[in-house]
Amino acid sequence: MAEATGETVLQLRDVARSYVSGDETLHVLRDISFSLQAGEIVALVAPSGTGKSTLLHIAGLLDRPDGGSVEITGRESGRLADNDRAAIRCSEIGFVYQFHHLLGEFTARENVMLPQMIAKQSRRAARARADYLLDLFGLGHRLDHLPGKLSGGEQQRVAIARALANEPSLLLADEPTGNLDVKTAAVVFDELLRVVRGTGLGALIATHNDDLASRMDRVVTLRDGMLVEF
Ligand SMILES: Nc1ncnc2c1ncn2[C@@H]1O[C@H](COP(=O)(O)OP(=O)(O)OP(=O)(O)O)[C@@H](O)[C@H]1O
Repeated sequence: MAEATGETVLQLRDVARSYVSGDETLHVLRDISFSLQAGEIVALVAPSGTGKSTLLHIAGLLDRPDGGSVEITGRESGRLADNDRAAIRCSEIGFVYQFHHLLGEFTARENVMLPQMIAKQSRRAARARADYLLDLFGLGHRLDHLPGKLSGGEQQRVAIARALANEPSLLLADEPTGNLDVKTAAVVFDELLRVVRGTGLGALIATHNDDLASRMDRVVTLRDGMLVEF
């Protein structure tokens, strides 16, 4: 995991992405350059449909840009094969979505253990880290609960803990509290910021909520396919 030493955890250079449907080409991202350091938490605030999810998917190596480059902790990803990109995703990147996407037949603890098992951690180490992370989010008494038995806020806390399971250098979050009521969203968001600040990783968090955005270190927005400081 990157320490809070100013190491660049995400570097986008001249990233472009368009979608073709029928005769039309939609140039969503035209020329995105962006640098995120370890220990830095950046809000991505932009109107619906301007390309936030597209950008996060490219930064998270879930999608490839049409042009430009994506570096994760100094490693250029463009020429890597899919399995190498998947390995970087597994070890260096945590992703949180608006919806928790937890596996319903596994307990909270098992959901947080899963990425670690995929990363070939021992069962014992994975279990210890899952318990540690869930405890950080005040869920020490919910370890054996299935997601369906948890509240919306608790489910999202488990999803955040899962994203941090493999000690990533980079956290990407797409409206991580967007599905929660305003009060719960504020509480879960505070916990997210507290835990992320404690780890020293770099985070890029898309939100529609200006109040939540103002608690981060920097705010950037998308305008005409470009990323600009707010
Ligand atoms: N697979 C696709 N094929 C065609 N068009 C797409 C595709 N994915 C996204 N788009 C279009 O690209 C634009 C940007 O979409 P994206 O989901 O990145 O926006 P967003 O800023 O995350 O929106 P929201 O805040 O509503 O989630 C939208 O106009 C969308 O319709």
